[in-house]
Amino acid sequence: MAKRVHVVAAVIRGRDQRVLIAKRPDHVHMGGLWEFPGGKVEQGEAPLEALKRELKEEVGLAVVSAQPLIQITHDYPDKQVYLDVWEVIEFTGVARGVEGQQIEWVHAADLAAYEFPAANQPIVTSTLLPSTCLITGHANAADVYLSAIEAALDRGHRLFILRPSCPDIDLVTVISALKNMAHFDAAQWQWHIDWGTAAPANFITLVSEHKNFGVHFSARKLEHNLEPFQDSLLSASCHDQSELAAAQQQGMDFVLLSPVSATKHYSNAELLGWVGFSALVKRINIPVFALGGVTLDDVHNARLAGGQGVACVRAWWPS
Ligand SMILES: Nc1nc2c([nH]c(=O)n2[C@H]2C[C@H](O)[C@@H](COP(=O)(O)OP(=O)(O)OP(=O)(O)O)O2)c(=O)[nH]1
Repeated sequence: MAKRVHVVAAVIRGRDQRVLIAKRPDHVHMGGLWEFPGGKVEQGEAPLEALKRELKEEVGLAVVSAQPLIQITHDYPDKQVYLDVWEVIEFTGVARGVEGQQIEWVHAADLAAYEFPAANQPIVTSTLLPSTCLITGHANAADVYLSAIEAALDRGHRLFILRPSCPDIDLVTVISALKNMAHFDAAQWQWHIDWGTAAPANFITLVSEHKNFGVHFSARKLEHNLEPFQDSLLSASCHDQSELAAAQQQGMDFVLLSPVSATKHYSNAELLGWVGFSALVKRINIPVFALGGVTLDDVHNARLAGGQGVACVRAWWPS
C-alpha cells in the first residue's frame, strides 16, 4: 500500500475575518476543487516549516505564528492523506496566486458554497467554530440563567450548549429571550435534548426553524435515529473511543470529550489527561472540545493536543 502523504494546510483569516482559499489547478490530484493553501511536507521537514514554505510558494504570505487546528486522516481511492491543518495567527504580505491559481477571501459561513475535496468538510466546520464552548449550569430562576448567557455573549463567546437546567426554562422561552440579546445571530446555540425513545416532533420543528440552533446529544442517544435532525449542527458528549466512533458514524459535526482532568462531577471517573485526550482525538476526523477540569485558559493546551478548544461549565457559570 502507498504511504500516507503528510499534507499541511492553513486556515488564514484576513482583517475582516474572511478565510483564504485557493483553487487547485485542473491537472493535479483533486484538480478544479477549492483548498486551504498548503502542500506536502518534505522529507525531514517539520510541519510548521513546511507550512511556512508552502504559503510563501503558493500565496506569497510569510507566516509569523500559527497553531494546530485539526488533523484529518482520509483515504481517497487513489491516495491516502494526513491533512495537518493549522490556524495562522499572524502573517505578513498580500495574498496572491503565485502559481497563477485563483484565490478568494471568503466568510466562513459561505465556505459551504465552495466545492472542496471530500476530506475537507471537518475543516470547514472547524473554521466556523470558536475555541470555547460554554455549557450552562444550574440556575434557580430564568433571569439568572439568561443573564449569565448575556454576559458571556458580551465577553465574546459564541458557542453555547444550553442544558434545560433551570425549572423555568424550556426551548420556546429560551429562544424568545435569546433573540432579544445582542450577538444572538452571530452565536451558535446547541440545545441539549434528552428524550426517551423518539425525539419530540415539536422540538424537531422548532430547531429546524432556527438556522443557528443545533442539537447536542448524550452519547447514549447516538443509538437513536437522528435522521430528523440532519439539517442542523449536531454535537455529542463522548468519553471513550467507541462513543467517538459512534458520533462520527452518526454525522456529528463536533464532540465534547471528557474527563480531561478531575472535577467534582468526575472525581471517580478515569481521567484522560492531555495525553489520553490527544490519543483519542487522533482517531477521529471531527472537531473535539476538551471537557472536564479544564478552564478557558486551556485553549492552547487543547490545540496542542489536537482539539478545537475547551468546553466548560464551572469555569464561566455563576456559582
Ligand atoms: N493543500 C491542500 N491539500 C488538500 C486539501 N484537501 C485535500 O484533500 N488535499 C489533498 C490534495 C492532495 O492530494 C494533497 C496535497 O498535495 P499537493 O499536490 O497539493 O501538494 P504540493 O503543493 O506539495 O504539490 P507538489 O509540489 O507535489 O506539486 O492533499 C486542502 O484543503 N489543502
